[in-house]
This record gives sequence, structure tokens and C-alpha cells, in this order.
Amino acid sequence: MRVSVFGATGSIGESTFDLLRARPDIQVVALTGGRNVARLAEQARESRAELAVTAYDDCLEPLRAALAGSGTEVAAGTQALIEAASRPADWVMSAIVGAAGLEPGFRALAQGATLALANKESLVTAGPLLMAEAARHGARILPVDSEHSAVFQALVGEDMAAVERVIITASGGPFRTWNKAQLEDATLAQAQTHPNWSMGQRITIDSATLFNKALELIETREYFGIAPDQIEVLVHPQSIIHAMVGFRDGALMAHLGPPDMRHAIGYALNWPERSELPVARLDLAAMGQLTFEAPDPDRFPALRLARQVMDLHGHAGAVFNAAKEVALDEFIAGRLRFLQMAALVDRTIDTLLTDSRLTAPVCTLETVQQMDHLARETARRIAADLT
Ligand SMILES: NC(=O)C1=CN([C@@H]2O[C@H](COP(=O)(O)OP(=O)(O)OC[C@H]3O[C@@H](n4cnc5c(N)ncnc54)[C@H](OP(=O)(O)O)[C@@H]3O)[C@@H](O)[C@H]2O)C=CC1
Ligand SMILES: CC(=O)[C@@H](O)[C@H](O)COP(=O)(O)O
Ligand SMILES: [Mn+2]
Repeated sequence: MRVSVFGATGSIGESTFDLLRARPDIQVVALTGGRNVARLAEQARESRAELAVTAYDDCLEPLRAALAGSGTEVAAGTQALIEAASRPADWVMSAIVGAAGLEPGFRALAQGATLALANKESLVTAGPLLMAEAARHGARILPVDSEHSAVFQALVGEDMAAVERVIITASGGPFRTWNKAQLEDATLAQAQTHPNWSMGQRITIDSATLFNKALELIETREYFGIAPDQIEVLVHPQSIIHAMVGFRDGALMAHLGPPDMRHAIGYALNWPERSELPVARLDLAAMGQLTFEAPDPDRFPALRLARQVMDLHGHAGAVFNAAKEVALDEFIAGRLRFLQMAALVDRTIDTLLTDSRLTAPVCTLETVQQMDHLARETARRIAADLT
């Protein structure tokens, strides 16, 4: 099997790489990264990858130097990423963070590869387009986000017409029990520490605001084609149950597992088979109890914003995600406070409500990219006002 990994140097990329080590039958085609050139080169040497690509032009020379004599080709830049995605592969991991992951995934589908999709932003910004591209080329999208992998697994052999509701769980993040006054002063160091999962910085902060769960609400609709009012978020601080599917006979099927992404990645890698995976086995008796709470929309407005976005349809997802990415950049740079992130996203959507393109159906990658660009410009202008 020929495999490529986009975002190989990140958290999902490293977990994927770890699983690939145990598969001598796999030929690594392309590995891509960003600024962590040293790690990308190590991975390429170890796996004898055909091609290593950095997203940044100024990282090309260090990458070339690190891979001299290895036999791995090197390339850099956005166009090189897209070309790498077009290189024939059977299975492609999409684990670049942010909207930058959309186009490589789109190109991988166009060459008929199975796309293991960790990059949730792809479905949030361009769900209908991505699904149509997969159908057009007879390609498959397999969910990697833990909740969506869990739903996918609970649905094996089931008829979607029998599904009444889908419940995705949320850890509640590091600020689950904080009041609003405490949230005002939440720091970057606190926000980038997840109670259960070890993940990249950006998704970790999104878990703290519940923007991660907001993206996942939209992602659920796009994957499974169910109505927003059939999708619920349930706070479950232990992150052991990842999702539940409720059927019209009242049965509720839950998917449980330790907080280790190698399960969801491995499931997508081995699908439709199940194979041995190096993940811990749960000891529920030792755990004692699993607890649940309703999310608080007042302290965490991201979920309400996601529901507004789902009602708007069209390019609202692209606008939502872009504004959220800008809010995150500003918070990381110390220019926005924690609660101002949601305020910025809210105001960006509000500002663009009068633009008819916001609700126009998503038909091309270009319009998605245009709306992403417009939303980023708008959000940056509003952020300058807020600071
Ligand atoms: N981590 C997790 O457990 C989960 C992650 N996801 C999703 O998976 C995706 C990846 O998350 P995660 O692994 O945590 O993120 P990380 O930040 O750990 O890794 C991101 C990867 O993308 C690369 N990258 C960063 N910016 C760009 C860019 N502009 N263009 C191309 N490549 C870039 C990074 O390169 P470098 O580091 O070399 O600069 C790195 O390889 C996200 O969409 C996230 O929401 C979903 C569920 C769980
Ligand atoms: C591992 C994974 O899928 C993450 O998206 C996870 O769900 C984050 O945890 P939260 O539930 O805190 O958002
Ligand atoms: Mn998730």
C-alpha cells in the first residue's frame, strides 16, 4: 500500500508515523511538514519516503541539506504540497492544521486516494465540495477525528434512516468549572494544557473555548448528513466515551476508548478490517465512574455560533473557521483575551451577514478561498478595534 502523510511532523502526523513503523508492507510516498524541518528529514530517512515537502519556501534549503544523499526528493511551498497530494497513493492522512489542509485533501481525493481526514477544517469550510469530489472520483473519506471515528464505527451495518440522534462528547477543556470572571483572565499557558489529550497547540486552545466542539458539530453534519437538531454535545470530563448514536428504537450505542488518537488513525488505516493496535485497554472498574454534564452556552458561546453557522449554510463555515483562526492567532500573540476570541468570531459573522456570498452555495474551491480571505481581513480589522 502506498501512503502519504500531510502534517507528518505534528501530533496526528507523529501518531500516524508510529503506526506506519509496524507496517513493512507500506511504501511511504510523501511526507509533509512546516517549519520542523529536522523532524521531517528524520522521518523521511527512517521511512525512505519518496518525497518530503515543507510548506515554507525559506525551509527548502535546510530540508535539502538534511536529506542530502538520502534518495528522498525535496520540495517547498503551497504548490509543492498540492503536487505531492496528486502523487499516486492509496491512503493519504490529512493532518495539516487549519484551512491550509483543505486543498491537499481535495487533490488527494481527485487522484482516487482514500482520505483519512483529521483536518476537520476541510469539512467545516467546504463539506459539500469535498463529499462531491470524493463521489466524483470514487474515493473514500474516512473520519479520524475521535468523535467522528466513533460515530462511524457505531454506524457499521446500520441504516441511517434508523438514526434518531448523534451525541458527540466534549471534555469541557481546562476551564470546564471556571466562572466568567476567571475566564476573563485565562492565560495562554492555561489554555494550551488539555486535561486528557496530548494534541497540537491550536486544537488544544480550541478545546478550551469549545470552538473545537463547535467545529465538530458542523463536521458531524457534513460527514453523516443529519440535521443540526439531531446532533447533541455532551460534556464528559474523562474523554472515554467519544460519541454515541441513538436509534429510533431508543437504543444508544456508545464508543469507548482511551484518549489516544492511534486508535482512530489505526482504524482508518486498517479499515474495513480491525487489526491489533498499540493502545491501552480500558479498565473500567479501576476508573470507577464516568460523568456527564450539559455544556454551558453562556460561558462557552462557540456552540451557539456553530448552530448559527449551520442555519446559514453556504460559506458561513469558511467564514466561521477563518475568523476563529484569526482569533486564535491574536490570542496566542497576546493581543486578545480569552473571552474576546468568541466575541471576535461573533462580530465577524455579523459583519458579513449582509454579504450575499455568505449564504451562497459552496460550488468551487476558489469561492471558499475568497470567503476565507475576506473573513480573515474582516476579523483582523475587528480585532484591531477590540484591542
Ligand atoms: N492532535 C489531535 O489529537 C487531533 C487533531 N485533529 C485535527 O488534526 C489536524 C492536525 O492537528 P495536530 O496534529 O494537533 O496539529 P499540530 O500543530 O501538532 O501539527 C500540524 C501539522 O501541520 C503542519 N503545518 C502547520 N501549518 C501549516 C501550513 N500552513 N501549511 C502546511 N502545513 C502546516 C505542521 O508542521 P510543523 O510542525 O513542521 O511546522 C505539522 O506537521 C487539525 O486539523 C486538528 O484539528 C483532530 C482530532 C484530534
Ligand atoms: C482527540 C480529539 O478528537 C479532539 O478533537 C478532542 O475531542 C479534543 O477534546 P475536547 O473534547 O476537549 O474538545
Ligand atoms: Mn475531536
